[in-house]
Amino acid sequence: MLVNQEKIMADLHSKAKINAEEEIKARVQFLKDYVVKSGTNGFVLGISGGQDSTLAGKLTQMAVDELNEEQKEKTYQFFAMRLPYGEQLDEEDAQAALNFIKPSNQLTINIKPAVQASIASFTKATNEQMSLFVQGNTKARERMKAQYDVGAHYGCLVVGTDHAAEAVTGFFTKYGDGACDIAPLFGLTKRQGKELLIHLNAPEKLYLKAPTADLEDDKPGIPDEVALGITYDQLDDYLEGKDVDKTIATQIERRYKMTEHKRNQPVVLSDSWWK
Ligand SMILES: Nc1ncnc2c1ncn2[C@@H]1O[C@H](COP(=O)(O)OP(=O)(O)OC[C@H]2O[C@@H]([n+]3cccc(C(=O)O)c3)[C@H](O)[C@@H]2O)[C@@H](O)[C@H]1O
Ligand SMILES: Nc1ncnc2c1ncn2[C@@H]1O[C@H](COP(=O)(O)OP(=O)(O)OP(=O)(O)O)[C@@H](O)[C@H]1O
Ligand SMILES: [Mg+2]
Repeated sequence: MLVNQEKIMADLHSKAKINAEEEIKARVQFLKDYVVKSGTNGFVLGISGGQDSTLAGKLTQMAVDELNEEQKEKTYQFFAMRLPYGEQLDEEDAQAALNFIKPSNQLTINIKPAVQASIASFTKATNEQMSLFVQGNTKARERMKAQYDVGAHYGCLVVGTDHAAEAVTGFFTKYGDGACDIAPLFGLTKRQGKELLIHLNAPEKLYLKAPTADLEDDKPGIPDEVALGITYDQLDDYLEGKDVDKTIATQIERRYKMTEHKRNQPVVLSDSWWK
């Protein structure tokens, strides 16, 4: 598979420039149209206190509020979920995000007991220790499971926070935070997401803080940029069609190719994207 900046931009639907107001309107309308068409009752999303879930959560609540104002046949709901692993270091930010979003419903599930039970079962079965890296992905998959439990119970769709700057490097857990029913941020770069939050008057600290997956026990709050070895500015420049250093472009394209399987359905006999 040959890739270059133009092809990646086309695959991920990233744009050189956006109009924040138009993007917000279109993405809220998309959430409204899809939930109505699906016949479901609303949405579920984990709110971490980071930039992406603050933005996706706000757009989701805006969609629910508009639908409930426009029609009275049913009341659509948004279940904003806190999913800490024990105690969360930046819990204050998560509360600030909830305060900004003002979701119609809030639920908390501490994922630590379930994650620890999984790790203990793994060790019992294999006699091996699960690495802290794999444990991190287990946390993300446990969060996915908790959101699908709530979604299935209340007849709601699970919202995802994937966007172009995350998709391009495959920096998400396959079937963890990568799993969802609807992804309203698709196509945006990280700085464009920031632009939308500024337009929505979000608290500054929620979009100025360093993005983190915060999954590995031995690296609490490690910035994504350190884990990746590429900055969001570099990823965003590439995705917005700007000139980037050749070494960086090659690095991005290598990661893009390596993680192609994460942006596709499970590979089947008739597929050719992997050849
Ligand atoms: N070529 C291939 N074709 C089909 N499937 C392939 C494959 N290679 C691996 N796989 C499968 O994929 C699995 C590996 O994928 P995966 O489990 O995702 O694991 P992996 O990609 O190794 O790790 C996930 C990365 O995303 C980061 N992350 C996760 C969650 C959230 C965030 C965030 O920014 O918030 C970041 C995390 O820190 C880590 O660096 C393998 O175990 C295997 O099952
Ligand atoms: N502690 C948590 N509580 C609830 N949801 C979480 C938690 N950690 C991660 N998630 C979910 O997993 C998604 C992926 O995490 P990710 O770190 O990419 O996004 P973020 O934390 O919202 O933003 P940022 O990239 O700026 O840190 C989040 O958007 C959120 O839906
Ligand atoms: Mg985060």
